[in-house]
Amino acid sequence: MTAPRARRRTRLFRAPSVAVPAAVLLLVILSALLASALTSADPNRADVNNLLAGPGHGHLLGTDAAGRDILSRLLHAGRASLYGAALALITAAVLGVVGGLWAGFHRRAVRLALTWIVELLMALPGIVVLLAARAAIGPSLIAAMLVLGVLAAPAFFRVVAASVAALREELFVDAARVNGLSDRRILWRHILPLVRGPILIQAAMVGAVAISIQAGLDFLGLGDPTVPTWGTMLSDAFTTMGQHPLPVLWPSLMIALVCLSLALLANALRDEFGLGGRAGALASAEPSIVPENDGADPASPAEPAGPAGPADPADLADRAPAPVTGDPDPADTLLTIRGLRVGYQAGATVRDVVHGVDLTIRRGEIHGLVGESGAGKTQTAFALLGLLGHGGRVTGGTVEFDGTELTEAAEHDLVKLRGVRIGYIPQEPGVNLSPTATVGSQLCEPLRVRLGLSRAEARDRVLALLRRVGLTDPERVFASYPHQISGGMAQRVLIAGAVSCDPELLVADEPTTALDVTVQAEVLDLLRDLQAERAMTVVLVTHNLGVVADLCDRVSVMRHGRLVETGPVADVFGAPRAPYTRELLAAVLDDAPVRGPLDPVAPAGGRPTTEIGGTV
Ligand SMILES: Nc1ncnc2c1ncn2[C@@H]1O[C@H](COP(=O)(O)OP(=O)(O)OP(=O)(O)O)[C@@H](O)[C@H]1O
Repeated sequence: MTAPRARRRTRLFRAPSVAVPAAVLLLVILSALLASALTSADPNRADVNNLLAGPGHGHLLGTDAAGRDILSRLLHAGRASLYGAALALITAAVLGVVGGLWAGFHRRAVRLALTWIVELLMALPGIVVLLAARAAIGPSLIAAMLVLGVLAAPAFFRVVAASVAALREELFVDAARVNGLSDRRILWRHILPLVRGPILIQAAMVGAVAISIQAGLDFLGLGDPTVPTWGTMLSDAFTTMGQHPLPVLWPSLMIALVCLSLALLANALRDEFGLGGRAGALASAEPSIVPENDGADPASPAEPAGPAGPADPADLADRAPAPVTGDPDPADTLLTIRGLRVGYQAGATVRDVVHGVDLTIRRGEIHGLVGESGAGKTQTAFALLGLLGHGGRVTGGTVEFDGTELTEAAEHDLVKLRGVRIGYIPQEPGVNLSPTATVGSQLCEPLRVRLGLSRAEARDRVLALLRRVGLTDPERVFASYPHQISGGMAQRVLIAGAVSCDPELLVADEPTTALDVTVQAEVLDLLRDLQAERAMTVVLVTHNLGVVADLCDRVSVMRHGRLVETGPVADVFGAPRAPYTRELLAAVLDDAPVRGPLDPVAPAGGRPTTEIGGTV
């Protein structure tokens, strides 16, 4: 267990609202488990000479109507009662949580099918089903509690499915996919920890309900009469309650104590975790260990609008054909996109957002994909990564990566490529790291799963990578949670993760947008260095023509989901052929000069960085 997690757990159990009910529950469980050691009396031995005796006379709590020792029966009955409730709880939790994770994470068909089953279960009158099961199977505690568990599973299912459906679209889930992790692993390692709060709350409530229902069934005489439970004790005592009320008190007290403790625990856990899933988990996290302004984004320039437009900007893209200039030798080509179309379901129709893009990416080049907001740059990148958002799909064209056609590849084939041969650096560093795991464990995971490195090897490699991406205290970053590092540090962590398996192709989607200007320049320098030393091919999605001029070998200009112009940066920026490219460049010149030769600017105590030119 990591130190922050251990601290958080200690803090949780120090709160009286958690500590008191937890201690009561523990006492009840221990007294049931140690019943034979705590009392020597046989719980089933009837003493006909000592019926309904009061407390004392060798029987601390007296005897019942059959002369049996009440204390011994109470403690032994706790075993069966708690065991029965635990059985129902575990059955409900396993069915509900697994079903909820599956339904929440997967698409419509699975969700609909599971939701239908759950609604059917909820529509059944529970008590009638339990009575029917009793009639069919007989007085079996195990059978009754298993049936109760199935009936209670929807309580877990609904909470988990709703939380997971909200988390499924989080960017850190996409990032985990790009790192090549399977759905099962993402669910288990990155999503389940975020819904454990609601699961614990639900478990406390279902536990209380299970104890009550089980006692109720036994009280009605529907349980196994040979097994002492608090319900059967209540039933026995009820007949003589008028003259001897004490025997009713003890089992009632135990049931009330357990139910009350569980209910209080559920309330306390609700306060601690909140029901907001990720938000709750983040809100209760440890305070940041870096100053708030360290590398975060307060000064980040707002996303600029498109260029001061021409009188009729509607179809400049259409006026210029999308030329594919100078196709290289196929052996030099790593990625070939032909006629790519991407569409999103909009009601009964599919609305295309990328309209037949052709793109050729050569081995070892840095290729800029530039264009105004909404041009389709990210959708093109996501299409090649197989990461289109909900409702999105490739509606036409091909994407061939080193001879493999990606648009028709099965998910398990894409999983083999992503993270290992194709790396991805996302736009917003903060939300692309899972909030529940340390940086180190997130970076080690793909190395262990995909490359089969041992724990120690993965750790050494990650620490070396963290050092390589310029983090001065890699050990500390390794042990930190994402909320404990700054935005700039998080982006370096993501870059380290993206190159950790030595990918041939790196897709960087606005890797500096969320960072302040100084950090932007450092991150771009880092990208340039990494590309050079690893001979990686990089597709750099950006608004920023200055970044393209600085980093890229070739550039493709997009607008309205179409390719406007493509070619070497010097040609496209030096003698743009498409009117739209000319307007983009003119817009930059209007606002801020596209930079000329780059003057190194040395930040305080850092390596030289460069100024970034205008954006589109
Ligand atoms: N999940 C979605 N559902 C429907 N349409 C979408 C979805 N995501 C993106 N789009 C649409 O796709 C088009 C292209 O979006 P894309 O994100 O590729 O733009 P972009 O060029 O990357 O812009 P930006 O730089 O602002 O991210 C936009 O019109 C956008 O509205």
